[in-house]
Amino acid sequence: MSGTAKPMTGNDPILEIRDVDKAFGGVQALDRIGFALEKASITGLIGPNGAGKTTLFNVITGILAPDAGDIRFAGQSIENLEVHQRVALGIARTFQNVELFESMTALENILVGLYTRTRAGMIQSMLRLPRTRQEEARARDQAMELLNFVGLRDYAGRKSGDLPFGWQRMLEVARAMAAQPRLLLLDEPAAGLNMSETGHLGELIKEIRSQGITILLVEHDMSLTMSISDLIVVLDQGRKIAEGPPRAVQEDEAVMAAYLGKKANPTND
Ligand SMILES: Nc1ncnc2c1ncn2[C@@H]1O[C@H](COP(=O)(O)OP(=O)(O)OP(=O)(O)O)[C@@H](O)[C@H]1O
Repeated sequence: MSGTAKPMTGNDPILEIRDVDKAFGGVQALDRIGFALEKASITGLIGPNGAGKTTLFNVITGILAPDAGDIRFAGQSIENLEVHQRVALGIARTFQNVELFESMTALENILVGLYTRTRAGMIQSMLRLPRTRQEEARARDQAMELLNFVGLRDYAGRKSGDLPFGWQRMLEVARAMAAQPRLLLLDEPAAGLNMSETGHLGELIKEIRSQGITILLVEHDMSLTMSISDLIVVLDQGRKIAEGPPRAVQEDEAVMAAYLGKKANPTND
């Protein structure tokens, strides 16, 4: 597990993706992908449909094992760790299709999130085993703070399934934050949001960065992605075709060609 730390200039990376390969039958979904995420930064991971973005998320979170390569988190390889062990280290995510406990209230969803860092805590929270009143009160306070952070304080008692879709997305972000992540993976968080909700989401993501949390964002809304990201990584057909600051990537010919080929331009939206 120790390995040799790569000497870095500037901020140490929290996540290093090294030469990762993943194939599904004859499809090379990831082809020697490598890049690093600096601490407290926002990286936008973009690319046309089928580029490999979701596959990379699944490799980072441990849902899929790569065929080759390594993922290092805070300086150590996480290759052999299970999903829940990666969560315990501080890797949290949201899902493309919101995955909340619909019959639970907004508050209860956050309370579950607060205990996902330990397996025992997760099971305990699911079974609602009694804990001390003090602990219960502290957890509720923390959960309310998180609801407040995403603007849902007044809806704590509402069933999450009854909330408008845009609010469910915010609730999912709050639940992921409840796990106190060091790295937050956001999978198309703006999908289904209107313009004002998207604006609110962008502010929220920047606020999360200012708390020292690193963000990897997969998002089809290019104006959001380009306006909040420090770094953009572009995948196309499993290969990394560009990496750099938003403006440089928007002007990159290979990127434009990849998007034009798919009838969507990264400078549009
Ligand atoms: N479980 C799987 N079995 C077979 N092929 C898969 C599987 N998952 C992904 N693929 C293929 O791998 C490639 C990359 O898919 P992936 O979902 O990672 O792309 P993406 O960039 O997330 O696309 P989108 O923007 O459409 O979500 C595609 O060709 C896809 O069809």
